[in-house]
Amino acid sequence: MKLHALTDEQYLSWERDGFLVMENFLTAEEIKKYDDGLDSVVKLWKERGSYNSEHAQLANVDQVSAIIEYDDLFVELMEHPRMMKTLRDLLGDAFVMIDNDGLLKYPQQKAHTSWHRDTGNDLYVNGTRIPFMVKVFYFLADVPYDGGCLSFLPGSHKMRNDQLPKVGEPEDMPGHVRMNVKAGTAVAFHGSTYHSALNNFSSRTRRSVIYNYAPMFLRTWPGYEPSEALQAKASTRMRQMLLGMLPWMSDPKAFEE
Ligand SMILES: O=C(O)CCC(=O)C(=O)O
Ligand SMILES: [Fe+2]
Repeated sequence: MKLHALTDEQYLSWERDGFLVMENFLTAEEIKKYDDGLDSVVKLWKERGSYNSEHAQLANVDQVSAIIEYDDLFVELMEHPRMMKTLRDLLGDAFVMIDNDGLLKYPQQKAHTSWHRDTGNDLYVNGTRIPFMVKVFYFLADVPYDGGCLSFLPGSHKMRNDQLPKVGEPEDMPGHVRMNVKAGTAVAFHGSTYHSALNNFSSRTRRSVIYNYAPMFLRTWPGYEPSEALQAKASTRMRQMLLGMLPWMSDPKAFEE
């Protein structure tokens, strides 16, 4: 298989674990730009009444659903060139963005999810299993070990629903791996990977921006459909593809601009 961004080792660890941690993915300049942008967007979101899609209600966090509608900075991050090549390795030549959020998890807040997989659906194309979706987290500040980490059960994307352990507190999951990562780290995970947010016992706010990508025949989640204004401004094939505006099953040209 020809890889466009990942090393063989990264691809094998993705296959084995169902998630991939990419340290130093963003430069210091990018971290600052997007982190400042996140603060401005959250302020604007509050001024507009903290509206969220009814399909996007997480407890114990500030969740700006459809963050790309608030600031073009987050449209730009949606199509980060190296991440697009990475997703090409994970999803193939054509994919769409199906949801996107800014997420602030404040100190001393309970976990905002329990253990779950985002989808129980398996998808096969030409006999090969491909992810139903790949979710990407960008962490814009360091996340301490007890700072409400996104956590995974490695290899769980290959487990049946009835094999997935149930626990009381999210920290009790045997064998879980925490994303206590440095600012600038990007994490991608398979839609079937068992994951949870943990409790934030620390004094730090977890600051993340999330994009969910899926094969092009999936539709954008309700509440995340790109506005007409955003579509009208989408002049590149990459952006049109991500916003679900292109009919093609495969468009390698989108990666050439
Ligand atoms: O924010 C987290 O740590 C987990 C949220 C989650 O379950 C998700 O984005 O699918
Ligand atoms: Fe989830």
